[in-house]
Amino acid sequence: MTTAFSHIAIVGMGLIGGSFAAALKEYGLALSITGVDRDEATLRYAQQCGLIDHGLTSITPSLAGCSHLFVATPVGTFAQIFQQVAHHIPTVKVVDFGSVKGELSLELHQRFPQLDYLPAHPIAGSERSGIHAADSRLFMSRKFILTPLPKTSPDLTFQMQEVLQKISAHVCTMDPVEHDEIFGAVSHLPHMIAYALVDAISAMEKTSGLELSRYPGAGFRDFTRIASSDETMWTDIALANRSQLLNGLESFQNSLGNLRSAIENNDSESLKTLFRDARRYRDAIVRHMESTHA
Ligand SMILES: NC(=O)c1ccc[n+]([C@@H]2O[C@H](COP(=O)([O-])OP(=O)(O)OC[C@H]3O[C@@H](n4cnc5c(N)ncnc54)[C@H](O)[C@@H]3O)[C@@H](O)[C@H]2O)c1
Ligand SMILES: O=C(O)C(=O)C[C@]1(C(=O)O)C=C[C@@H](O)C=C1
Repeated sequence: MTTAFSHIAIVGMGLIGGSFAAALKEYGLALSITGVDRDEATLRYAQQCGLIDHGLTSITPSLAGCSHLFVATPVGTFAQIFQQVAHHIPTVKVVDFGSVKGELSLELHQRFPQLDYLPAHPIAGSERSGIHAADSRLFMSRKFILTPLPKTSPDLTFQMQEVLQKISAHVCTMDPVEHDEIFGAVSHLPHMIAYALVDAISAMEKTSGLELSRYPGAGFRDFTRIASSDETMWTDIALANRSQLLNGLESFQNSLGNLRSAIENNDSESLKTLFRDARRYRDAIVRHMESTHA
């Protein structure tokens, strides 16, 4: 079995699709890459930079020579894309890079049983989007989750593991439902809170008449960086991982309620305990991330 790809296609040549193409090119892991994107300027730029060899604005039978197709569009587009793949190129192996797995990937697996399909999720990215943000080193030392399904061929999982290791990603395998519980808490919830915080400050600026937006320092910038992320991507994630996010929001509301009561009651002991415990938990997480270069 060979571990490098011959002819592959990537649907969605933005931050993630473009970075994957760039990594495959840099490490010499694909003979030819066809980029599929609805945006012609994106395809032109990707071809000029040498990230892809061919560009297409839709999935057509001309992709029949591809062994693998990687899906890196917002998760709300997956059902339609899988339908086109199943119709035009049913023998291609499909890997998606969406931020939600769980119910979404199980539904795709059931709806399109003819496809050899592996759900995957790079825990790497940024608030930037589009092909101009693509970076061949994006996945280096980052976790890359694989959630194989009952009919995913062991060969496909094995081949992805090998390729991801070659681009220096740290591969972890887990159950797709567990994936959504975990990333609903540690990735999707923080994004919702960052958006909500900025929305609250914007509303406070309007009602107070104070120019709040002129005065933030590094604390605001650090906390809210992820609120500059793409709205289509995050709308799709919020709805595709709805039940886990609703659990997370409830838990966050409880913590906020505890904080609020402590402030209302001038309860310095409770405040100090909450801040100290949160600081210790956060510091331990960051120490672990730094020790694994994640
Ligand atoms: N941005 C991150 O930090 C991050 C990290 C891990 C996974 N992901 C996941 O990766 C996927 C892509 O995210 P991104 O940040 O690269 O987005 P992006 O906005 O940078 O790129 C998406 C690309 O897909 C194209 N596109 C959109 N709909 C299409 C369609 N129906 N057909 C063809 N092309 C289409 C767009 O033109 C764009 O070029 C999403 O599913 C996201 O959840 C993102
Ligand atoms: O670094 C960022 O800006 C990110 O939001 C990346 C991040 C995350 O860590 O939450 C966001 C969504 C992805 O699915 C994976 C990674």
